[in-house]
Amino acid sequence: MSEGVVFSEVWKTYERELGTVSQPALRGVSFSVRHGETLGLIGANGAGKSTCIRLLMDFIRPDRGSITLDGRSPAESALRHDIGYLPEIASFPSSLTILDMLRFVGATHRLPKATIAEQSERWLRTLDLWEARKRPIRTFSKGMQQRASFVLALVHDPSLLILDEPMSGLDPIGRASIGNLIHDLKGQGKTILFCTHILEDVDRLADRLLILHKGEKRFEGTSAELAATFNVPSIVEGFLKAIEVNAP
Ligand SMILES: Nc1ncnc2c1ncn2[C@@H]1O[C@H](COP(=O)(O)OP(=O)(O)OP(=O)(O)O)[C@@H](O)[C@H]1O
Repeated sequence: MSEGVVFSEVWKTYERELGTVSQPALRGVSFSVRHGETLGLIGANGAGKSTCIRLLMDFIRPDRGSITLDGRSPAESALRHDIGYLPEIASFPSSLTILDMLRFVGATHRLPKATIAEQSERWLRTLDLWEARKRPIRTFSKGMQQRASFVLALVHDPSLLILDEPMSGLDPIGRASIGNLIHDLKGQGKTILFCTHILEDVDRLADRLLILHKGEKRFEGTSAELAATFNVPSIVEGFLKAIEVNAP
């Protein structure tokens, strides 16, 4: 089987809005996420991180280049059942409980009712939401909502997880809890692509990192390779050097 996620020379420009000139959001970006690997995608605001995720989820299509998941196009609907997606901003229908949502999401993945019940209990207990399972999600704190989003992304036991800013807006306890979860999911052999602005999280959780800047790939490799490439002691300094190199 070919390797997990492969971006090959991907270009994407969003449609121009009236009176504006669109710059490409991605300029010939190539990278891969191998099976069982965790790749941390980092870059300043507007670097193109969410664009990569939207392309992988087939919310948008590339102008040029190719994207494959195990050799298949993201447009293949059957792939949905093998992907767990955590959006940057979760939005839940206001009156529903997490159990309602799990039944709905489980049904869209065509899981048998018994599997939905079993997987829901497993993940709600793991993420400390079991006691809150019958409360409307709108009454959840930000940290609880983020954990609820994770439960929804995991209920169908996907092998690939695509996580858009999984720690954003969380307090240190919430960050630690999600960090431990990602660490455990890595241990279970999941393939994980996550984007973040929190460089310590990448250092701790990612096997390799990808640095984007203004739609260009500036670095792909391990944090040790980043340090060696730029002759710096930390990922923060490496990141800053990487986005300076060839800067216009
Ligand atoms: N729907 C859109 N229409 C027009 N331009 C867009 C759209 N979405 C993103 N862009 C532009 O594409 C570029 C890349 O944006 P993208 O959201 O991928 O960056 P990002 O790295 O995820 O940024 P952030 O860290 O701020 O979320 C930016 O210049 C942005 O303004």
